[in-house]
Amino acid sequence: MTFQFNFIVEDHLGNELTPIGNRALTLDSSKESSISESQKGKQKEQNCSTEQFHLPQDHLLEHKSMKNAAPSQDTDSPLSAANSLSNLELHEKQPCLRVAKEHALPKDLKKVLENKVLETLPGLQHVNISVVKTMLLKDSFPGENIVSKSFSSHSDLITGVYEGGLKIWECTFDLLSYFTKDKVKFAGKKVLDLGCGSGLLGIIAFKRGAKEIHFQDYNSMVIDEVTLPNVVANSTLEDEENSINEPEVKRCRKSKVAQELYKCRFFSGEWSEFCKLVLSSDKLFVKYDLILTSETIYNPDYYNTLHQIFLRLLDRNGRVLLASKAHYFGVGGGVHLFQKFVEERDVFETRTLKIIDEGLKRFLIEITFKYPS
Ligand SMILES: C[S@@+](CC[C@H](N)C(=O)[O-])C[C@H]1O[C@@H](n2cnc3c(N)ncnc32)[C@H](O)[C@@H]1O
Repeated sequence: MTFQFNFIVEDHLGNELTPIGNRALTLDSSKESSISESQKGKQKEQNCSTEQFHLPQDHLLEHKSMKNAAPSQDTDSPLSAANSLSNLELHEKQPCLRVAKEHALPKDLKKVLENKVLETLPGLQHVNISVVKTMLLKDSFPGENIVSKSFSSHSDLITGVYEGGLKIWECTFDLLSYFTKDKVKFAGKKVLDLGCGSGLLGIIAFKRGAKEIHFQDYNSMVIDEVTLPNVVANSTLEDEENSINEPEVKRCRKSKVAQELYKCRFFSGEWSEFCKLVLSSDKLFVKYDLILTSETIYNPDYYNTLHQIFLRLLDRNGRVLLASKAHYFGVGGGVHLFQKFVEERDVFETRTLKIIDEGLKRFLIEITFKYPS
């Protein structure tokens, strides 16, 4: 089977991106890398290297002020040195910086599900993504043209443009089934579904009584057209609603649903920008008890930022549940490389929870602080 991952970093993405160059590569699963020499040369020229990527001075200052805005539990811990040093390293090798933003819940929740076709999984509903894509192609969604770009490049990943959120990836199902079998506790927890795409992991946390759930995806369009509708679809108690005729009871129930939904917050944007946003938007940012993340370690260029997210946003007694394929052919990332990366930094420890050895080998990994408080 041939996997093709085209990496195309576009240099004209409007004001949402810091320009960084352009790269394209096509790879085959039978080879680690099939980039031709000429492509390599071109890539070298066009890649977003540390030298090419000039950070404005105030960018670094922003990180400093962010630290002031959110005094965290680690200020006097052995990690603080790593933390402050990493401020300066946050964007090293970062392919691009899509500005982060928070997406407000629309007032009219019904509108979120307009033109959507719902499908059912055990205990869950989600929008049919093909229908979403077709609608978006027809309507030429303003801003992010990711559906047509993904079609024309025959790829589910376009580095720095589209990171794959318009699809439910296999490892999401592995984590979902782990949640059922191993009874992960969500009640009262603050949860982040990092790189959420469909948001099914966070939705389970929501349904199981998490105190607060944040959903993050690279692409704004994924949040608006897939994640948000999925959360709304899973929050209305359709059967009960239809069986109630009294308008007053219906109104009460609706406002209860809306109240529940305010436990959910939605963010789009590149990880370091997201990190900056959440830390600065909540003066007393409370760290996450649980970070759920599926199929987000395919690109080694993102490892530093991902590690930073865990370091800055995870509670010292919290844990990350990460699901991943063993190896992402062509892109180069995978479980062992990521575990090695994490272990070398000596802040977290990783534990393999489960290995799924059917088809492409997959792993469920738990990441916790080496020295919890
Ligand atoms: C392959 S998709 C997986 C989607 C979903 N978790 C699933 O399993 O179905 C990877 C996700 O990680 C997020 N992502 C990857 N790299 C990112 C980056 N550098 N900054 C922000 N988000 C990123 C994207 O939002 C994307 O939805």
